[in-house]
Amino acid sequence: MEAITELRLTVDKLSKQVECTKAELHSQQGNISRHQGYIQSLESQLAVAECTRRELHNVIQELKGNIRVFCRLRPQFGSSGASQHLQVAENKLNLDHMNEQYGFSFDRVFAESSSQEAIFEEVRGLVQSALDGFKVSIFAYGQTGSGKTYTMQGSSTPGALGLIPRSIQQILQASEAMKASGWAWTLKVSFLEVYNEVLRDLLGSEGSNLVHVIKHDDAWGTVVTNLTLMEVSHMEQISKLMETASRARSVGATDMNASSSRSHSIFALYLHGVNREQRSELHGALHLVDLAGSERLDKSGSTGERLKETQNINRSLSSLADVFLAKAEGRSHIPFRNSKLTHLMEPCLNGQGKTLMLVTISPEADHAHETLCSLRFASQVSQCTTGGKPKRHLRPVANGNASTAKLASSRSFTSLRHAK
Ligand SMILES: Nc1ncnc2c1ncn2[C@@H]1O[C@H](COP(=O)(O)OP(=O)(O)OP(=O)(O)O)[C@@H](O)[C@H]1O
Repeated sequence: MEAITELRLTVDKLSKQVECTKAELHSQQGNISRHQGYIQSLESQLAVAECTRRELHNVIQELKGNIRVFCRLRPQFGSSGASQHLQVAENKLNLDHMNEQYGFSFDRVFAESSSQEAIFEEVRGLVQSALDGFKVSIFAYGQTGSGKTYTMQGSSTPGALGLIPRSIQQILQASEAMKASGWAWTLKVSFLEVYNEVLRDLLGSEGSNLVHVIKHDDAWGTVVTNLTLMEVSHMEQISKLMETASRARSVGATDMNASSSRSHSIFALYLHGVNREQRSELHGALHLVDLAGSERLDKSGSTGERLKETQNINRSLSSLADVFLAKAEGRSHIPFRNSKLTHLMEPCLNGQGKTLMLVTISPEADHAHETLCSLRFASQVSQCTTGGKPKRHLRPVANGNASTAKLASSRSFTSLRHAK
């Protein structure tokens, strides 16, 4: 009997302990969910703060009139290891080359692991400002094979879309959303290349030998005569258009990269918005420029036609560098007319537009010298100002009628079905 009573007491004691532990567990679970809620709220505060930081940084840059510079390091082919001679920390990059150490800092430095989405997140605001009536340009500069085309165009693999399709997607969505406040948009696209100092329409009919002349225009910035313009309203049109352009793009082989792009390609999106209720009209433009590879003559192994191409590429890239140098030194004459590339991009670089230079670099140690040249160029660009405050092209609409500022003189395609 005594033993049973003792056992009962033990059971009671253990039951109480179980109850206590249950209560403790319940209270700890409550604490965990409170902490999880707290973490979530901290994470969303962090996201808002990051957004504000980005916006404020952009405002500061705009007030200073600076050209923004980002640097992106390509991953190593067939290796997951980090490169030994390049170290990325925050927005700084250190390069070891021939026993010397070189340090650079830019507005953003993207390490090998950075995704296409992360890059786009940083340029989203800039792209949006084309819808606010600004002339925006984004240049990709770097050695052959360093990732310019990947960054700009990317591929259709999930997550690998580049800046061009992501920008269009954002603009199409935002312009659709603006309909609710009375804005009606017309979006037109052109795609051209500068090859051996000659302009070529990448969306034009095959074999066309129309001559293209660069003209500057108050509403649009740059207008090129006889250029095909495609009106776009949905994403499927963009992929067709990119296919047409990539077929037409001049691609040659050099010793450095078997499918090296030997021309500068300029994808332009012209945005025309009219709001009859507000009696106003906007003209914005977005230029996404994939520059030809910046390799040196001696390393590219070029002869004959290839040598001529490389010389022309080097000439136009050095004209671009001269423009930035003249700006950095605050000279009154800026040599925009020394190459087709700088002539075309003048309205974006003359102080009224917003510019971003995206410098891509290769991680391989045997490209360290080219990497150093690219980083020096990027550093020079980051020190120069565009020389003015970006100008928004917003106009009142007289009697509710939009202006008829013309983009191209004769060939204006309104549907992709016309493209060949
Ligand atoms: N960030 C990246 N992640 C994964 N692959 C990349 C990345 N950057 C570049 N690549 C790959 O590296 C190769 C070379 O890149 P890409 O063609 O973009 O170089 P490029 O600088 O445009 O060269 P070129 O001057 O010859 O046009 C491609 O196969 C591309 O898919």
